[in-house]
Amino acid sequence: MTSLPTIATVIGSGTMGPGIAATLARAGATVRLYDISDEAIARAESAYGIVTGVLEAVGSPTVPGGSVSFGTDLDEALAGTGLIIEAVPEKLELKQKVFADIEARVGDDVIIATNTSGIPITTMAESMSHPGRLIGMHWSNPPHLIPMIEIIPGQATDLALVDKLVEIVKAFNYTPVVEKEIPGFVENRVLYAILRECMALLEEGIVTPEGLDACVKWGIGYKLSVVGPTRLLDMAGLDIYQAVSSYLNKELDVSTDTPQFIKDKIAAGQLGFKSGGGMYEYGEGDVDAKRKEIITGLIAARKTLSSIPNV
Ligand SMILES: NC(=O)c1ccc[n+]([C@@H]2O[C@H](COP(=O)([O-])OP(=O)(O)OC[C@H]3O[C@@H](n4cnc5c(N)ncnc54)[C@H](O)[C@@H]3O)[C@@H](O)[C@H]2O)c1
Ligand SMILES: Cc1ncc(CO)c(C(=O)O)c1O
Repeated sequence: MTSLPTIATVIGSGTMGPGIAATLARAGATVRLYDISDEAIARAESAYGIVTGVLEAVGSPTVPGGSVSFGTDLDEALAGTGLIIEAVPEKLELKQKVFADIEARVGDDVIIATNTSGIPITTMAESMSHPGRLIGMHWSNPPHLIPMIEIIPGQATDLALVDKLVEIVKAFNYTPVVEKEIPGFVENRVLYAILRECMALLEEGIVTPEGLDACVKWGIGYKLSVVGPTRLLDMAGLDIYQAVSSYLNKELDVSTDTPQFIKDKIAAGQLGFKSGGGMYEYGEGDVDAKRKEIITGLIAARKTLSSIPNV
């Protein structure tokens, strides 16, 4: 008997929503993908075949009977739902408004999971009539490929939800990681510590973007994709870590703001893939080609990593 609710609702059909919906549908759930934007829903509907093709390519197990419906009617999206996953923009007030709209339409027992990247669950729950029902469920992009989800209870979260969500995540063969609440949670704190040092190295001209990507991808990403950081310490030797950290930690970047050169790029409209240029420049067709290369690489890596022992 699966722990996955028969009906699930995903609120927000942007970068994350469609992949979340497809992953749940593949596990047999009837999923309603909802957005306020007709264009967002249309984009998700037209791209659905690509997303399901990726799930097929990584050999994601299929439970028959799953489906995704697409719509802009909230009442329809919430009817009979057992699990709601919120994936609207990272704005506290917007999320709280969405939770209020949801709470007015569903029973007190329906789980509301937020895909926030790091806004404290406790803070978001303060405006809710039933704060115990809100829990953090942080997927990583692309959600239909990265098979790890952070589960973060807030101070008001009904702790029975933690075990329930762990079983739901396992029901679609993802790895749940239960964490204490801290701004940014675990994944983004580690990622943003890495990105902070990377940006400082670029800003100081220590390395080129291409050199940085090659160094981090092969020197760190490749190794950490097989050996996690705590196991790595055993592999390297805690004495080595002590010797190096004793002089290196005080040298690491401790900036508390976004680097100026990044702010300058944003001010110039250079946002990355979404604007045709950011850290790199992209010509006609380059972004689609790069997106395809990234997905192809993630599929190949996922299949290989799934086939080796968890060290
Ligand atoms: N993009 C990522 O890499 C990533 C990864 C993990 C988590 N997240 C988090 O997931 C959430 C969504 O991120 P995203 O990148 O998918 O955002 P996005 O901006 O790509 O998509 C958000 C979608 O929500 C819709 N929306 C806005 N207001 C709404 C409302 N009131 N009701 C329903 N839909 C509404 C928008 O129309 C849009 O389609 C954020 O909290 C973000 O921090 C993002
Ligand atoms: C740069 C960056 N920031 C946040 C997130 C997730 O919350 C991601 C990701 O999931 O990849 C990211 O790349």
